[in-house]
Amino acid sequence: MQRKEKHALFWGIGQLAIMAGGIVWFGTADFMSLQWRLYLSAFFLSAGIAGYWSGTQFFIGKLRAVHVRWMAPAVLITSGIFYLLWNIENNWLPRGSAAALGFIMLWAGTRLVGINNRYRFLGLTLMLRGGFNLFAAVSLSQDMYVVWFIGTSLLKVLTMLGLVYAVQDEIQQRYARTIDSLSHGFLIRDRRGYVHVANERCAKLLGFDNAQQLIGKHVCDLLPGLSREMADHYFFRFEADGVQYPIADTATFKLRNGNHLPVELLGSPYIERGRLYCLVQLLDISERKKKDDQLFQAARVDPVTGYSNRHALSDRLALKVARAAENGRECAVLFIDLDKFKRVNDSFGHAAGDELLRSAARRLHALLRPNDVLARFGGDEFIIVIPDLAPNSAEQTAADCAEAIIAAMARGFELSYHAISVTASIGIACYPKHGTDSDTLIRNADIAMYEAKKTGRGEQRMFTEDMNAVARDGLVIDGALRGAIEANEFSLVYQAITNAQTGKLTKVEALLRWNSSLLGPVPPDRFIPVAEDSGMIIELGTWVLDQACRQVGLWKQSALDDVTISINVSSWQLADPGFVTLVSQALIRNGLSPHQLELELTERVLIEDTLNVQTVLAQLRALGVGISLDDFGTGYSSLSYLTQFHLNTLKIDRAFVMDIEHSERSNNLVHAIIAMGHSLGLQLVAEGVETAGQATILEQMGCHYLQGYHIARPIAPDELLRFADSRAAALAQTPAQPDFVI
Ligand SMILES: Nc1nc2c(ncn2[C@@H]2O[C@H](COP(=O)(O)O[C@H]3[C@@H](O)[C@H](n4cnc5c(=O)[nH]c(N)nc54)O[C@@H]3COP(=O)(O)O)[C@@H](O)[C@H]2O)c(=O)[nH]1
Repeated sequence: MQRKEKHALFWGIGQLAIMAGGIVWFGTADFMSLQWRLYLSAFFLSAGIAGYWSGTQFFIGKLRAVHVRWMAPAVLITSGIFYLLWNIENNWLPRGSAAALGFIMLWAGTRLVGINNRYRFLGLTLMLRGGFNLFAAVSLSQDMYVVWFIGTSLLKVLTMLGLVYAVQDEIQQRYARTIDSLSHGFLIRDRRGYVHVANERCAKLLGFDNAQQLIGKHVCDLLPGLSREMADHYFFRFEADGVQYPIADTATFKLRNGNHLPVELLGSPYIERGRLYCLVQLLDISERKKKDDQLFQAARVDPVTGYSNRHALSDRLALKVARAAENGRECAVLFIDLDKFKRVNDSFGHAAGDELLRSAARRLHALLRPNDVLARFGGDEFIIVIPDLAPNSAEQTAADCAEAIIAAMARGFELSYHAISVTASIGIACYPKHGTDSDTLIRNADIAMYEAKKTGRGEQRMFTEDMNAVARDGLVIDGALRGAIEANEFSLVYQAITNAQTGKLTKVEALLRWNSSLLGPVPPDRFIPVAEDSGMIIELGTWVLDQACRQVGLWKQSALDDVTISINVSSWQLADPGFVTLVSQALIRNGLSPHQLELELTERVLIEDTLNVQTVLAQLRALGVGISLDDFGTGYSSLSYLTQFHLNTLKIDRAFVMDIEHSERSNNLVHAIIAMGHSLGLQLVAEGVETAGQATILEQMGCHYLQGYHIARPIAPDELLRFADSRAAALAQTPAQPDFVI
């Protein structure tokens, strides 16, 4: 038997003994009628049994078996005593039983007092009653029965109070133990916000030493950031109709120590004595929030560079724009594209590409102020946001920053196994001048970046409204270009290139024409850049190559039998890994010997990806195909290209040819180009020859070939054939001159 069970048992026996004593007394009392004595004795008996029952029930709810075991003998004993009292008319029994009871009560009382606070009062009343019983057994005479009765009844009331207190305390302790064992915080507050119950976990969560410190406090005193309105509003929801419980909220509380605690609150109504309270469970969600934050962050960080990604950028830019709007400030968006990054990936692999992106990002970041934002927007695109700029300063600040970026990129990159040089093209849009929301600013900076790319690599451009029109135009063209090949909207025209000395038609340049069913005739200057941007130029270029070679094949056995066809090739085509195979297949399919094909490249193609271009050009030259450098003099005009790449023809741009008769400078320049071409063993073609005077000067300067409206405009194949026939006939009548041989 456990200690508690023993106490319960003594309590029960004590109760029975007291009752028995009471019965004996009344059984022997002369001042009452027998009927009254029996009546009171029966009352005391039943009260004793009830006391025994409730006492044992309270102390040891589970002692059912024990008190049932003792119940029967107790009832039997009391009944026996009652029977004896009925018959025996002396008082040794009541005195003896009172004495025995007194000892038992004293003993039980001292035990109870020693257990804990809860039993102290009960124990004291028992000790008092034990003492009073002993006193009554020894010195109380029969005529003092009334004193005894009143005394013992009063003491009994005190015992009952002690019992009630112990019961309450036990219930409260049990309740407290239960809520303290909860793994989350728990509190009950009233309508006004005062805390009535709280558990230890709740105290710990809110930065208090123990739950007791919370009781009686207002929730706003527990949480410094919480206002009375917020606390009231929280409670009002429990008074509303049709609410689903528990009401779940998440909040971040500011604690007394200044820390912040993210919690989930589960609120339920709780009614006690007709009063509505609110029972709140607080779940610490710091860990969950940390994980959520980590996931959120991961979804907003670019895995390659570790800087913000596109999603994060939109939010951050929107925030910066909103702040700028609030404070009357400006901000700038720089759209940065690494020129020809794709080639790095294609030539050196994706690991090298990623390494380049990381290095470029670090270099960009090093140029920024603490509040500036750097994000990787897409493949090789970065965006920098410069916020909080003074009115009318955004454009200049952004332009300075762009210049610094271009210079930083120009330093070249030392990757693990390769040294790579890239340039950056930058488009700038500023708030509020070029857009008042993040999407517009990014789009306009992007448009400006495309314009920068068109100007040349490693350039910056500030957005202007007319760029928008161009971009819109580009979109329309882009849409119309799709399906245009299948719809047979393209055709080729051919422009004669003649030997400057003999006048013989030796070469023709194939030039693409597009008669769009939607837009009508669109000049190549407009649709070729769009096709390059969309990547469609590869398909289109393949079509041109095939079509032009087929045409030369058809000219066999005609005046154009051994003509060389010149085809314009875009940088995207050269980057295509299957390009060399495509060329050789086109030659074979159409029965052309390789020397009949010349590919025209611009200087820009050469500068963009030196290593890859060099390899492809070497393969083409090995095949026997000619390589011609178009528009020479307009771009970088680097002599190194002329030796580094496997070129065999230089085309002098019409910008110089145009002024050759009137401008000494142009004249000198063309002269120098021709002299240099000679020394390098290159064939020279003058473009845009429009007058006989120009033709004569060029011929005298030693230019090998002439192309331009003076000779022929770009014309359809049949027309060109007729032109070739008539020219051959005319030449047959003039004395024969040797064709140019290099
Ligand atoms: N990648 C490809 N580019 C192509 C292709 N076809 C054309 N193009 C390029 O488009 C640009 C414009 O070409 P186009 O409008 O056809 O103009 C050519 C000639 O018509 C023009 N030309 C020739 N002679 C004269 C002249 O005496 N005066 C004058 N004002 N213009 C003249 O020059 C253009 C040819 O230039 P080029 O290519 O530099 O030899 C142009 O850049 C084309 O390259 C294609 O299939 N693919």
